[in-house]
Amino acid sequence: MAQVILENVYKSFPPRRGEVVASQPQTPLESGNKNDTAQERAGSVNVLRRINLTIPDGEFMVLVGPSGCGKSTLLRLIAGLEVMTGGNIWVGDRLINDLPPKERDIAMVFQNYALYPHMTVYDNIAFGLRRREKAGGAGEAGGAGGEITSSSPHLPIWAENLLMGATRILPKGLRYISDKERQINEQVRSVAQLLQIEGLLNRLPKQLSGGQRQRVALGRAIARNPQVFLMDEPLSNLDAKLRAETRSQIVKLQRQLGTTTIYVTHDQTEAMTMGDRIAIMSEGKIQQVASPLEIYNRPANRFVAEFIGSPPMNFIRVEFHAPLLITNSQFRLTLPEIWETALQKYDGQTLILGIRPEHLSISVPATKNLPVQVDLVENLGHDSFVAVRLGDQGSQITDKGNYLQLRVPPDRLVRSGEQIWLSLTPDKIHFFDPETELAIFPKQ
Ligand SMILES: Nc1ncnc2c1ncn2[C@@H]1O[C@H](COP(=O)(O)OP(=O)(O)OP(=O)(O)O)[C@@H](O)[C@H]1O
Repeated sequence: MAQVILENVYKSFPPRRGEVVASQPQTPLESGNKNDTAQERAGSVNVLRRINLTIPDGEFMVLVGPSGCGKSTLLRLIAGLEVMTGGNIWVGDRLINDLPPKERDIAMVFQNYALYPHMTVYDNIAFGLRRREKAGGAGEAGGAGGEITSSSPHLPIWAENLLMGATRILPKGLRYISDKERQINEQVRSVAQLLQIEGLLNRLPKQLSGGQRQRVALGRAIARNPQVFLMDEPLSNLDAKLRAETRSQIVKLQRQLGTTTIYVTHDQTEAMTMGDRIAIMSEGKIQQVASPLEIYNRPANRFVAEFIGSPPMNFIRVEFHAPLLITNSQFRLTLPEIWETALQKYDGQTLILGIRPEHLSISVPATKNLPVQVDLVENLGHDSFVAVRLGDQGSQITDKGNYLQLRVPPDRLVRSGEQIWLSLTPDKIHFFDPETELAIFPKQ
């Protein structure tokens, strides 16, 4: 087990042949950094920009962000499957920048399982252990090292065994088992027991369901007892029910094993339910690192506020004239004193008010309530999602055509076309700067 430190990690890819890359804006920090290379200056695609992140020993860290934000690339850099353009990666007290995957003592689990199709479940799990023995006990990037590094063509099991002296040629039907092989056998069986796949050890991957395959892939990583697990969207190929089951199984296993884990997903439910902490990424940068609740309650900026939460947070442009908040419709809200102080320097200016759908409720007509018209009602059984339109047709005060979303209890019946009034739960309101989009209140 070990702490992982990412220090100014930078990655750029050269443009693909025939691809024209628009020059990407750089922050002053980026443009002045000594790690910039000729490649970056030549218009390469900057996929990761100065990532700094410390993952303490034993933590379950989730990297989450929209497609293309660089999550998998970051994981592959840690595994050693891509080369960094700049920066440092530490695992414990080892700087691993230049170590090949098999020497990093990291095991990676992939979305597509990456099992050897011609090997049984037993041999798939034992594979990394046998290779480690063969390599004289050095760490090995497990699932990652074996099948991804092209440097090691795979040998049939009997040849693997022969090479490491595990099996001697004996009269037909008899097999000599070395102490090492016996140890491997114990490890494979204990992992199989942990994952409840003992009954599957003699099957081939094609004889397994998706969920079973993913458990075998996990088993292969766990058996090696690495310092760090990397998991790249391991649940994406599973159906919703199996996904939820496997999700909690992975969390339990991680707690049991205490292995530092970095888990990539674009699914916010996975991020919120699995991570000790979440790092939210966008366009190659980390936007916020915090516990799931902290992220939900105190998003650092508008991107984070919108990315976490379903349906997403609503944003309304408001004028602030202390102590009043005014939208362009007939809505006026008198601010409690605590906000007045926090918003003091924005007096007379426009602000972005953020409110989550679950913090808007249907109320009675009143000037402090927001008049809206119901557009669409989606009943989910446990709640209904209701899309409403702000009454003011003349001006756009939300980015979504003056639409807002709210969640209401299923017994609160509303119909499309109906006029209703909304009240906002005052202590759940967020404010963002309209220029920088950073949170003004509440702050981190
Ligand atoms: N080998 C490569 N050459 C050039 N560009 C690449 C290469 N690998 C990834 N990229 C680009 O880097 C960006 C980040 O890709 P990455 O796979 O890390 O994103 P991601 O956040 O994991 O996305 P997803 O959730 O869709 O898997 C993308 O724009 C992708 O096109």
